[in-house]
Amino acid sequence: MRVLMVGCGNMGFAMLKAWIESGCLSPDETGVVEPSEEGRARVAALGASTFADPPSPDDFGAELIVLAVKPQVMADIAPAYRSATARGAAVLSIAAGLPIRRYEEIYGDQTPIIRVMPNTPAAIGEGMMAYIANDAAGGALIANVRKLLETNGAVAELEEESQMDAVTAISGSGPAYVFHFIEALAEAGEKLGLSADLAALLARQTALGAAKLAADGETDPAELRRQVTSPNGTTAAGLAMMMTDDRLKTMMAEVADAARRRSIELSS
Ligand SMILES: NC(=O)c1ccc[n+]([C@@H]2O[C@H](COP(=O)([O-])OP(=O)(O)OC[C@H]3O[C@@H](n4cnc5c(N)ncnc54)[C@H](OP(=O)(O)O)[C@@H]3O)[C@@H](O)[C@H]2O)c1
Ligand code: PRO
Repeated sequence: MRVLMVGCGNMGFAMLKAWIESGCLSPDETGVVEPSEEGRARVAALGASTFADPPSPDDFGAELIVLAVKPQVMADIAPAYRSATARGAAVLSIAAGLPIRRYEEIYGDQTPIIRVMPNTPAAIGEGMMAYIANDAAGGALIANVRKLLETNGAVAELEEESQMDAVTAISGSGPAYVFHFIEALAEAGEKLGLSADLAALLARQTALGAAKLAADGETDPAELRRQVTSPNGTTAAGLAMMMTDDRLKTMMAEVADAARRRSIELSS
């Protein structure tokens, strides 16, 4: 499948890197449209073709256009790829907020369109990729796109597009919440007198180990938490600060709701 990625910043590059490095996508079949010279250079290092401006369908012959620009500029950028979709290319969008009908307004509802919400651990094959397709997207296309997404991590098909705002709030934005938790744990360590380096190491490794223990889903995170918590011990003292009056749960519900509301705003 000849793939043309439009915009290759933080998220697009994270996905593309795994597609090419896994061998799932040949660099010969891959093109990237990216205005930034630095952005083009790192794509060229993967062996893919790069363009500062949209190539004509005759020049590249894309079968899949991956739209990976910011939602706020999508309406200005996406129409340049109408000639490619008119010649049969499908569209995969990673943009937050924008619903499939927006792309159908640009390309027509006979164009196969898949919307995916990725996250940045996609770069190392540990992402969460949740997608939904329009009626024009056939089984063969979806299977090929799933093969690419599987190189990025776990893949889930949504039941309906209305789930996408909540998915964006949880797994799309989620890595940032976890990174901030790591920052906060390290800063707390410094406040207790540890050096910055040691506190950062303790916080990073603890997050990694805990995530790996929770990753297979076999043991409930609540049970894993109980296994750390000796009666009347240190963890119980710490957790009381998080759990009394559902302090952390209340905050996380507010965090997720703010992100979901922003996703909805971006759609209009
Ligand atoms: N970052 C995430 O964790 C994440 C997660 C899920 C979904 N998303 C979605 O992914 C999309 C990209 O986000 P991002 O964080 O990767 O943003 P980003 O790092 O800013 O990447 C967007 C890229 O598009 C380039 N661009 C601008 N105008 C262009 C044009 N006319 N043609 C081609 N490329 C153009 C930008 O170049 P310049 O910088 O030179 O303008 C930039 O390199 C967004 O829609 C976002 O909602 C992001
Ligand atoms: N990054 C994008 C944003 O912050 C979408 C989910 C993660 O809007």
